[in-house]
Order: sequence, then structure tokens, then C-alpha cells
Amino acid sequence: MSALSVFAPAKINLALHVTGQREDGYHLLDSLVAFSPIGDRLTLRAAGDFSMAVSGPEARGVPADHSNLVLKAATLFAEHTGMTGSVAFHLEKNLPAASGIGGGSSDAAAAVRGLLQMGFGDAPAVQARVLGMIGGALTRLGADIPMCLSPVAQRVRGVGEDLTPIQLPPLPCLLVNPRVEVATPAVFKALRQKDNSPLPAPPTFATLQECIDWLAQQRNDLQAPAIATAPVIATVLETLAALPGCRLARMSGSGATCFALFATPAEARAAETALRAARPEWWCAEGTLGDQRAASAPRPAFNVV
Ligand SMILES: C[C@](O)(CO)[C@H](O)COP(=O)(O)OP(=O)(O)OC[C@H]1O[C@@H](n2ccc(N)nc2=O)[C@H](O)[C@@H]1O
Ligand SMILES: Nc1ncnc2c1ncn2[C@@H]1O[C@H](COP(=O)(O)OP(=O)(O)OP(=O)(O)O)[C@@H](O)[C@H]1O
Repeated sequence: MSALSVFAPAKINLALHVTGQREDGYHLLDSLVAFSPIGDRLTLRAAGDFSMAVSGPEARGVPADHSNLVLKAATLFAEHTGMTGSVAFHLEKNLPAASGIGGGSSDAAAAVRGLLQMGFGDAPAVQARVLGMIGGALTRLGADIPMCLSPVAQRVRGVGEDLTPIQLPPLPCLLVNPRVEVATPAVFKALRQKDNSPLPAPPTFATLQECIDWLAQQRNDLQAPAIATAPVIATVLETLAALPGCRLARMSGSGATCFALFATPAEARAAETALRAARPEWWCAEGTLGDQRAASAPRPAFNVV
């Protein structure tokens, strides 16, 4: 295969409990994540050297050099697999950067998926080595990368490497970013209490409303420190909660993107239209959260969970 296009969906932390801190400073998490049909698109083309180009509505400020997480992940992949050959990457950036929905991590995971898909990892031994990278090099590169390798709903523990798939109903969702970049380390630093309670075991949800009711009892422990860093997040949450049909409004990751859940896609779409009119300066995108594996690559070559 000489060229391939891979979807890099937005990752949403439906709940994010911080349960401790390791000696190296990294925080222990217990999070429920799901993936959106909104995302970036990464194209890979066989080439003489590794290279990177970035375009799209959210490309501004995203590095197109070796500091891009796509090239960093590809370099790690090559080091660990001994892959011969190189790839020219083109990234269409649709997700705002530094926004708590895993943009860079999802792009990096798409690079790994794409390299495997292009045949650089056909041998089972290579896939085993890539799986070995999850607990180590890939998590150090970006704690959100392992969960983005297989974009399905998961419970995520450890610092981001301990993954358990979970069944969730499709969740009609509106994502909103107030166009404020939030630095993840600053938010973790501002978190006062590190040893919060873990998630209770997620039950099997019979209905969407049961799922939303359960999520409403959980938390994002980074929400308060993120609001202290960027007070506009509180305004976003109030605005979302007041939208007709909103069943739950919460922040994702370390912010500033927040999400609202609705009973139907039509209600989520109507909310997006209303919000675009009221807040044209905010980024917003409606889409039902669900299994994004089929959209992520032509065939599900590599299922981590
Ligand atoms: C907040 C989350 O988005 C939840 O999914 C992630 O934990 C953050 O994932 P990420 O953006 O990929 O974060 P990284 O780029 O790996 O880490 C940025 C910084 O966040 C802090 N960090 C990150 C993950 C973690 N479990 N504990 C941390 O304390 C560390 O200071 C780290 O240097
Ligand atoms: N492919 C990429 N897309 C976006 N940012 C990138 C990328 N590669 C490197 N970066 C750098 O990483 C920084 C963090 O961006 P990213 O979109 O990964 O945000 P994030 O909020 O840390 O995501 P999350 O916390 O949800 O994982 C950006 O400021 C940018 O300079």
C-alpha cells in the first residue's frame, strides 16, 4: 500500500477521577473515555524520508517539524520495530490544539495505526513490540496515546496505559471550546487533592438516560483547577447546561473543551445551531460518541482493546 488516510477522532473524558500521584510526578487516573466522529485526518504516503505537512482550519500554531507528535510517534515506531522505509505525513487539523480532547495524542495514535496498516507491521512480532511500547515509550510521549490506538469507549487507569473496553450507548454530544489554550501540566499542578475516590465499577447501561444519570454522579477532578486557570470554562459549562435538552455538561481532560450530552442527535444539532448564533467566537462541533474504529482506518488491523 503506497498511501493511506487515517481518521484521528477527538477523545472525550466523560469522567476523570484523579486517584493519586506517582513518585515521578505523574498522576494516577480513573477515567471513562469515548470517541467522537469529529477529528483530524492523517494521510500517509510512502516516501524517501519522514516528513510532515499540516493544513486545515485548526492548523495555526501546530508544529510541522519533528516536534509534532505524529513524527515523534513515527520515530519511536521505527526505533522499536526496525521498520525500513519512510512516510510523508499530511495532517488535516480540525481539532483545536491544547484543548483536552487529545488532538496531538490522537494524531500520534493514528500515525501508529497507519504505519501498521501500510504493512510496516504485518508480522505478529512487530505488533507485539508495538503493544510493548504502550506501557512505556508511547505513554511517556503522550499519556493519551494508548487510549487513542483503538478508538472505542474505555475505562482508563494508571497514568493512561491500563485500558479496559466498556459498552456505552451512542451518546449525542456537543463539543465546545472557548478558544483558550490550557496547558495540561499547569492544571495538574493546580489540583489540590490528589487522592480522590476512583470510579465505581461501571454497570451495563440499559438506556442512554441510565448512562447519563450514572455519569452525572461522577466527576472531572481537573475541572476546578482548570477553571482557576481559565475562568471562561465556568461560563462554557453554564451556557451548555442552559441549552434546551442538555442532560449533562462537563469538561473533558484538562480543558478547556467541554461537552454536553443530549437524548437525541436532533437535540444536539439544534443546540449547536443555537450556540453558534449566540457565541460565534467559540469552536463547537456536534456528533454522536461511539465506536470510531471503522472510520479510523479501512480495516481494523490493530485492536488494542
Ligand atoms: C488529562 C488527560 O488528557 C486525561 O486523559 C491526560 O492525562 C493528559 O494526557 P496528555 O495531554 O497526553 O499529557 P502528556 O503530554 O503525556 O503530559 C503532559 C503533562 O501532564 C502531566 N500528567 C499527564 C498525565 C498524567 N497521568 N499525569 C500527569 O501529571 C505531567 O505533568 C505531564 O508532563
Ligand atoms: N499533532 C499535533 N496536534 C496538536 N498539537 C500538537 C501536535 N503535535 C504537537 N503538538 C503540540 O502539543 C501541544 C498540546 O496539544 P494537544 O492538542 O495534544 O493538547 P492536549 O490538551 O494536551 O490534549 P489532551 O490533554 O486531551 O491529550 C500543542 O500546544 C502543540 O504545540
